[in-house]
Amino acid sequence: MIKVKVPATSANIGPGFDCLGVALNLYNTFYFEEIEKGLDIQGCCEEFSNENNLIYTSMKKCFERIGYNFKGIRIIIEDDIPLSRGLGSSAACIVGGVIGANEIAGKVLSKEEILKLAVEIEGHPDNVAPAIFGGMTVAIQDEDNIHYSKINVAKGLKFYAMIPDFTLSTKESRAVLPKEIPYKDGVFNVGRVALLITALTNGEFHLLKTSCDDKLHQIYRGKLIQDFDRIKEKCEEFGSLGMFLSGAGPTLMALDEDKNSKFYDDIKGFLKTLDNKWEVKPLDIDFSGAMVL
Ligand SMILES: Nc1ncnc2c1ncn2[C@@H]1O[C@H](COP(=O)(O)OP(=O)(O)O)[C@@H](O)[C@H]1O
Ligand SMILES: N[C@@H](CCOP(=O)(O)O)C(=O)O
Repeated sequence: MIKVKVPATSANIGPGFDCLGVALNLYNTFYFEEIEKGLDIQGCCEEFSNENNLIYTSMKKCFERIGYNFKGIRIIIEDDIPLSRGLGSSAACIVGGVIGANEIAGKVLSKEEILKLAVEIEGHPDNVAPAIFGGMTVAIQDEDNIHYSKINVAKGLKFYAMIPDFTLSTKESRAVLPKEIPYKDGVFNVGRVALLITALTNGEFHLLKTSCDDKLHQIYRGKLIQDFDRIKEKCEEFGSLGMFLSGAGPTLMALDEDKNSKFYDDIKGFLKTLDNKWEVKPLDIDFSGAMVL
């Protein structure tokens, strides 16, 4: 059986809407096998145990691209990435499916071709690039190509994913975004995304709070997430370096220095007082990206 492990990803990182993302050490593992006929999916809920399963539809697109006629497919899923929480579960399924199919077909596609196909399926490159390559990445698409670059994040940063018990699909969360934004909001974000990247690479972590600010999506999406503002305030009060909406939400991501464990205890205690259940997961950057094991 072919085993593929794909990391979770946190996209946007504040102002980098649809272009910044980071791979984190939380994983989905997929096992693939070509069988005589049909589709056999194991390890996932009934809702996705059918021909519309995103892992399977992504495999089919890959087989189509390569021109490989498969007989049947078995997929076994071990998923630790929570679904529809803004931690890139869909990107992990797409990347896993495309890589799995490419392995079955004889490793025809290069990593760049895998990236291109996975972005075509996902619709934006910010989760897909770090899911494939690991680390933190900038990724953009023009008409024909995906251009990406890795950001060398200075050591010592910890990610705290605050994950609620409710879901918010990316589709729903994109639907509340405006069609147009004021010019000054564009300028606001350009400066912050540039500052964010230099602050991260230079280890100037005191600049993260300001550079995580954004006017393209968080102000619209924050309203969909109960207690968004209160949690943001508390993260600041407890001394986090910065906070942003992870992907399309509803997970919120706080940044802190990895030597400061007090933030974790403080925010965990506060989240317990809220109406919804929130789990806090301390995470680190995954530097490897998707792996065939
Ligand atoms: N383990 C899984 N098995 C099958 N499909 C999955 C799995 N995880 C995620 N998906 C697919 O990804 C979708 C969630 O994607 P999305 O709303 O973009 O949220 P996320 O922020 O988690 O990527 C699900 O509706 C489902 O189609
Ligand atoms: N740039 C996208 C990122 C979606 O990430 P996900 O992890 O929520 O799927 C967006 O903001 O819509």
